[in-house]
Amino acid sequence: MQTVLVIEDDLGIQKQLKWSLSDYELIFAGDRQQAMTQLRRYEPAVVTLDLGLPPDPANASEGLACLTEILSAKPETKVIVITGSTDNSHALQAIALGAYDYYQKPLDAEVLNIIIQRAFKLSSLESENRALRASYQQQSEIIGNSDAIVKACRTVEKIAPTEITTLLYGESGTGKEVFARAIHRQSPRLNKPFVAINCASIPENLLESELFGYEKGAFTGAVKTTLGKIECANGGTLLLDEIGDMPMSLQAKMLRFLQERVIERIGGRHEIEVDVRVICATHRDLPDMVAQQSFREDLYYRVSEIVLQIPPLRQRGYDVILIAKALLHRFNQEYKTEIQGFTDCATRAMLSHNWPGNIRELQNKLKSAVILAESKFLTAGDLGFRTTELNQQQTLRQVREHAESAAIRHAYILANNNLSKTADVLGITRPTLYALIDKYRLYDLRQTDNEANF
Ligand SMILES: Nc1ncnc2c1ncn2[C@@H]1O[C@H](COP(=O)(O)OP(=O)(O)OP(=O)(O)O)[C@@H](O)[C@H]1O
Repeated sequence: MQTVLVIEDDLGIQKQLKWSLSDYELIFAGDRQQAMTQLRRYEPAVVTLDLGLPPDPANASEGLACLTEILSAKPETKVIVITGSTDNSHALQAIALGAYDYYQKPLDAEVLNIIIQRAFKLSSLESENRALRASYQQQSEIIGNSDAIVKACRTVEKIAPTEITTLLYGESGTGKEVFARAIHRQSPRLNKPFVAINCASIPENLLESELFGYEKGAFTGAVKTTLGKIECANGGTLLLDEIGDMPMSLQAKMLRFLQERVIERIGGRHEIEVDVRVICATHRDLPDMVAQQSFREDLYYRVSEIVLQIPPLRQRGYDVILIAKALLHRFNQEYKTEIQGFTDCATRAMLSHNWPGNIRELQNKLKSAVILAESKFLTAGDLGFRTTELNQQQTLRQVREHAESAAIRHAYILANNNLSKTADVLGITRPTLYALIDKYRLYDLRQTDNEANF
């Protein structure tokens, strides 16, 4: 039974309402304070509110104050105000404050029931809408608020509404496909298909038919006409993942499709127009491949109208912990576990790890840790970090070296990948920091130094 909160100080009217609204479970409140208590306790979707409440029953001031308080505590509540007077100025004031509807006494059970029924209908539609929006955000969410990721997300917002062909550059497991989906979802094509094909995982002789499709009888085994991924993406977005692995033999055909937006199925005799937005992704150095003549220069310029660098996880600072927490929540649900978080040592280990496999590596580590963990907080050992330094006696030199290199990585993250600032954070000079980087072979820090890249 749906619950309605009735805010009414007149016991006679309360009784009358009980009879009139017998399809609902009614909760009563006689003044503003009781109303707020009941609202918090029962969280009703619909409230009826008599504007003439004590201590000012002859006027609407207390009723209007109650309305404001309800809507600031639970803005989604549908409040139907009930006025005694024939003057509807108070009712209009209430609507201006956000009341859903108003109703003038004397009571007509039929009319009031219809108003309440409509209020419930709207409330359930709105809550469905909120749930959909939340699940949509959850799916498309690119977790993180490091400078690097915020910058990349801003670029996504700018390019999504355009038709520009985008090239996503990033190491394996950085989330290139996640970014491609985010572009699609934020584009006008969001309700059309998103089709992804990985050019590296399909044998060369099959890739052409996977992409372009084929006519019946085009080759032995072609028993019926089959659409390729490009046609399947018609109206929507096509992600060509690992474009750097596309064989030379196919690159010319791909170029033609990108330039003219027409394709020909294998064995086909006519051109088919397609309306597809193309996003490409790769971890390879395409300009270098162009120089080596293993990737066509004209195709390179065609696919890289805009280039978006997806930062590796080690450059995202504290994001690693945010992503780890989100993944932990997901795996807890998936494996029905109740792990509550990470030990300090595990957090430090995650912050100082180099993450060569990026988010996919983090995912794998967490998944097995969640399944195998013995306690409510995941330890560095659970996450597969070597715990020799924790469990076995080390020499003082080993301990110092490990602590030094972890401290350098940590400071580098705090300093937003800037080596000058890292030196400041550590209280050492820049040349000393360089010497330590060489000593501990932390070469990736030099490559990704913010300052050096300017
Ligand atoms: N910001 C993020 N938050 C949570 N999970 C993420 C995030 N980015 C990526 N992932 C997850 O990490 C995994 C790897 O992402 P994805 O497949 O998009 O990477 P990729 O760069 O395309 O990898 P590859 O180059 O190997 O194809 C996926 O399971 C994805 O859901």
